[in-house]
Amino acid sequence: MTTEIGSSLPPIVENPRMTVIGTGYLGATHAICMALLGFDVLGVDVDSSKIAALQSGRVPFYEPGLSDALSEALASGRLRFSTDFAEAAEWGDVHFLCVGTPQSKGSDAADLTYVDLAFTELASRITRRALLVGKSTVPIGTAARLTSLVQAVSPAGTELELAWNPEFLREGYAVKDTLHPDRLVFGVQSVWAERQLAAAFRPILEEGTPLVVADLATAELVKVAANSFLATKISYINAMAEVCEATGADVNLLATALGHDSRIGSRFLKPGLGFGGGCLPKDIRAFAHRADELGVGQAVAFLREVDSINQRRRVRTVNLVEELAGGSVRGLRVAALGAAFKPNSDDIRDAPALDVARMLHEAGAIVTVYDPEAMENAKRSYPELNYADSLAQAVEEADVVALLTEWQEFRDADPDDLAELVAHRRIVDGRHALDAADFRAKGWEFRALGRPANPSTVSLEADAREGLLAFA
Ligand SMILES: NC(=O)C1=CN([C@@H]2O[C@H](COP(=O)(O)OP(=O)(O)OC[C@H]3O[C@@H](n4cnc5c(N)ncnc54)[C@H](O)[C@@H]3O)[C@@H](O)[C@H]2O)C=CC1
Ligand SMILES: O=C(O)[C@H]1O[C@H](OP(=O)(O)OP(=O)(O)OC[C@H]2O[C@@H](n3ccc(=O)[nH]c3=O)[C@H](O)[C@@H]2O)[C@H](O)[C@@H](O)[C@@H]1O
Repeated sequence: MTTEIGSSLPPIVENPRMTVIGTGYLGATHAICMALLGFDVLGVDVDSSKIAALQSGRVPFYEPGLSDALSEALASGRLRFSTDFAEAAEWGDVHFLCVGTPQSKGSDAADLTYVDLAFTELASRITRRALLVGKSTVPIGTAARLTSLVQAVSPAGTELELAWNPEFLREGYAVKDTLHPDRLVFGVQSVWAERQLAAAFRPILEEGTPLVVADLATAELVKVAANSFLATKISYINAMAEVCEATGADVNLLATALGHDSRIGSRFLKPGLGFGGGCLPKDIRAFAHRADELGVGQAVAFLREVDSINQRRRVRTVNLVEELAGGSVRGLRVAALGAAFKPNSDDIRDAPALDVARMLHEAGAIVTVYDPEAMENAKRSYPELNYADSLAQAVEEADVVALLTEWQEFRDADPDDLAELVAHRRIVDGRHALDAADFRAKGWEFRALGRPANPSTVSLEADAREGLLAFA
């Protein structure tokens, strides 16, 4: 069904047929959720094995709730997958482009090869009115450049328009964040595009979700500014952890006290090993790089320090293992608990945990990794490390245990049970996930980033009083 809005605007498709180009973490989630919201959706990817998996009802990565959501969407008959761009071009009213924008090799810039290819491949085949909506995270100015590119390649007379709709979902909460986002941002070039996008997001907007309608550049900037803010908040508390380490202060108590100020807030103020993943690290680097190109590099120069603080936490974690070992880690058996960049994900892109495991291995330690979900990905990328099938197997005969990703299974581990398995009761808590007082009471040498090696009774009692606060 279409609606005419005045004579000057082209018709809006009220219930648009959607394609999602690029069905990775973002695209697969988006396609599945849009089908759950009642739209007919076609997911397209160049990776035929990914498409085959999704079409057969298997999510090719770990994301809580997504597997059930895929089954439901496929059963509804509203979702299907294909590798065929021509089919997508012919069928879709609104096309969401969700391909990767990784860091370029040898540079901080975003690699836009996949974005350019996806837009070109699609636009060159479309012969009807359609809206192309970029969702990937891109440097400011990309959408304007793509607008010209799309015009150049699309068949004569085709009415194509380009918009940008940045995505803010978190892995581990992808379904919830997609269906119930904090806000929607539409970067548009016309009232028609705004209204067509509003039709595509009607069920979400009807829930009262805040909407910001902006120009293309602002929409692109919102995304990198948001990720930069989050990264800065994490590095801020980790910078304070460095100061704590030099003074004997306790960063956990500091973060708790700061977080109680509602102007600061406790979310994303959790100190520890710092941020990783396929987005925050590469996005702050690409933003700083793009700002340099635009002549405003100084305005975001602090992002390079945010990155450095983050990298230093990884080195400091290795140092804590060395300190517990009394110096060198050569020949030391280290149980590395965690590989994913965060819990409830199997994503190991720029994972702090694996970076620490790699550094320890390179320094001569015998590192055994265990992660509840990321083992296959870790083995593929770091074949030089040892892998265990369980937490118990990983810690067996360990000289030092290092908790690097705060999976619930590790949080729940009982210090007495672990003590039965390890060679020495020494543990580094890289994520402030464990009850330090409990471990110490049970005979463990316990070290955590930004916390004193020998805490005062004040710290210990405060720990017990506050419990382990949730910051994220
Ligand atoms: N992973 C996340 O939680 C979020 C990611 N983003 C952004 O979304 C974008 C995608 O990220 P992810 O989904 O994590 O990446 P990903 O690497 O998991 O998925 C990208 C997909 O695009 C496909 N692809 C590459 N070239 C293609 C082409 N020419 N045509 C069709 N498909 C193609 C790949 O085969 C892959 O399946 C990035 O810009 C990222 O920064 C934004 C918000 C959240
Ligand atoms: O652009 C993206 O792809 C996404 O990047 C992040 O989401 P994500 O990377 O999935 O995960 P986060 O929950 O943000 O965690 C990122 C990293 O920061 C670390 N972190 C997070 C919070 C905190 O307080 N301390 C901390 O060290 C986590 O361990 C993890 O390594 C943003 O939170 C999303 O809004 C955004 O859409």
